[in-house]
Amino acid sequence: MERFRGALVVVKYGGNAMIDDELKAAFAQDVAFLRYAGLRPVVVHGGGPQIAAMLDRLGLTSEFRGGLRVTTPEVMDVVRMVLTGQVGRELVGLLNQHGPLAVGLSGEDAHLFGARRRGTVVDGEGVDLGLVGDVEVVNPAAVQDILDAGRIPVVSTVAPDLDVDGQVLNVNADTAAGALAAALGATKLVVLTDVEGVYLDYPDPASIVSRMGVDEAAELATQVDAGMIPKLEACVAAVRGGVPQAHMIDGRVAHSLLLEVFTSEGIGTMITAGDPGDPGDPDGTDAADHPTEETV
Ligand SMILES: Nc1ncnc2c1ncn2[C@@H]1O[C@H](COP(=O)(O)OP(=O)(O)O)[C@@H](O)[C@H]1O
Ligand SMILES: CC(=O)N[C@@H](CCC(=O)OP(=O)(O)O)C(=O)O
Repeated sequence: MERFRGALVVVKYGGNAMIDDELKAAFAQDVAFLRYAGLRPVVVHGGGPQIAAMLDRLGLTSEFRGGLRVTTPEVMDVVRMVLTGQVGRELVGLLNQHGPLAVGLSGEDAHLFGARRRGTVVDGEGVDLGLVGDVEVVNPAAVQDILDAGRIPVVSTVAPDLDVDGQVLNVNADTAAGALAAALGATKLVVLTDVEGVYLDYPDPASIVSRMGVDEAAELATQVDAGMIPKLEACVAAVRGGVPQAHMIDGRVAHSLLLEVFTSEGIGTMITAGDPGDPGDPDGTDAADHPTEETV
């Protein structure tokens, strides 16, 4: 345990790994355990399925283009309400069953995130995604304050528009988590998802990768299907931003987070700055792949 003391771990939780009640409770237990074990976990959450369910209840629809939700002002209201007011609150509640640990905040709080609108290209054509942005500025001071108080920040990824006062933008939670991990100088980023890890040739089980270099991950991000693109991009941005390790792990497996952090083999796919097998860990299984003392 001494080895992990103080390690700052950003955990992206969301999507389909987040809809089962038992898995949610196990996730909260794991994050609380990390805190009690002396690490400094930060949770960044999504909530795509919950947004979809609420839109459905309200008789609204939205479409995805290039893996991003086309966001009208009406849809933006629902995104903000669901992410910050529902999903974030629920996670904070689950974590606080283990003690007075979690404090929720959104990208709107204390200038945490600043975003700019983005479009995307689908089949060679530019698509207007509406109120969708990319995080361009991260001011992690508010998250740091919560960590310094010994608590667990739980971040929802709604972000103020840097160009239009009072406007908020819908940002993909994976990419926001990658940007936050880099800004915080995290020891590692762990992205929970609904597959075992990254496949070179999805869904061929033989093609799952346990470790890859950041350049290979960036290249793969241009070839995979929509959902995996922002996850790989987030890991690449984090590693290129100085985070030593980014991991993609299976959120459908109860306690996968603890398996990743505390077992020497880890699970899922690990992305690092070096090429696979490089440097100083030829077999890729050394326990030193896992968090060492935090230097902050
Ligand atoms: N190369 C790949 N490796 C792993 N998963 C992939 C790959 N290409 C596409 N996918 C798909 O990406 C999905 C994960 O993205 P998504 O469903 O958006 O995740 P989440 O719901 O966890 O946010 C997987 O369920 C899988 O269907
Ligand atoms: C722009 C965009 O697509 N935003 C996402 C934000 C939530 C998210 O990313 O949730 P998951 O992590 O659960 O997928 C959305 O509206 O669904």
